[in-house]
Amino acid sequence: MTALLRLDRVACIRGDRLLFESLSLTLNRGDALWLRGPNGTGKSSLIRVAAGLLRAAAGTVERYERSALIDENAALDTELPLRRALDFWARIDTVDGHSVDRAIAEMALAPLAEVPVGMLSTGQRKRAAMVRVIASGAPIWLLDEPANGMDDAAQARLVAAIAKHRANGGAVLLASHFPLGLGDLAELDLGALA
Ligand SMILES: Nc1ncnc2c1ncn2[C@@H]1O[C@H](COP(=O)(O)OP(=O)(O)OP(=O)(O)O)[C@@H](O)[C@H]1O
Repeated sequence: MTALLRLDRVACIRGDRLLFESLSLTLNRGDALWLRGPNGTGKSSLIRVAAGLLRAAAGTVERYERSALIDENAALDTELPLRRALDFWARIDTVDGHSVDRAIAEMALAPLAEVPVGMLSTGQRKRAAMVRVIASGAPIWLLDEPANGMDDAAQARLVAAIAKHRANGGAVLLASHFPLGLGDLAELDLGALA
């Protein structure tokens, strides 16, 4: 088994509150780990620590491959048509147009390619954010509430994309209030650590 992401005895403090400590986890190729727990227990914070966007107060975070993140911050330029906004990130992620095409098809967004991102609905924007994650080719997916606002069809596409990613040797860290119907899913209840 090849580790893609390893957190060892990590602690996270936000404001003056200790959210969790001594938290260790390993994501190997093909793994999916569901972070669950009540509001405010630190699911989003843990995703950000894993992404390297938030410093752990203690412990170590090791990423052995590239990671791609989806969270509540809209990464796509709202002024640009969807396709151009995705192409902007494709250049930064150094992936070609075919990868973007395939990811757009996977999230069924081709009919909206020319629509400005700012005019997309909440669920459509989440699908667009997933296109960027899929197209990036990053083996580690860090998904914070990726299904928020998605209808049943979009959720089914998300679940299929995650299954394909795992089958191809990727791994997923998922923060969500629901397991999304993913199979073979390990779970970590941050509420139980409090
Ligand atoms: N920038 C910040 N500064 C200080 N405290 C913060 C900051 N961001 C979040 N917090 C606090 O950290 C705690 C954990 O927040 P976090 O968003 O990680 O929880 P969560 O489990 O993802 O919650 P939810 O289920 O509501 O999404 C909360 O008490 C929150 O108020």
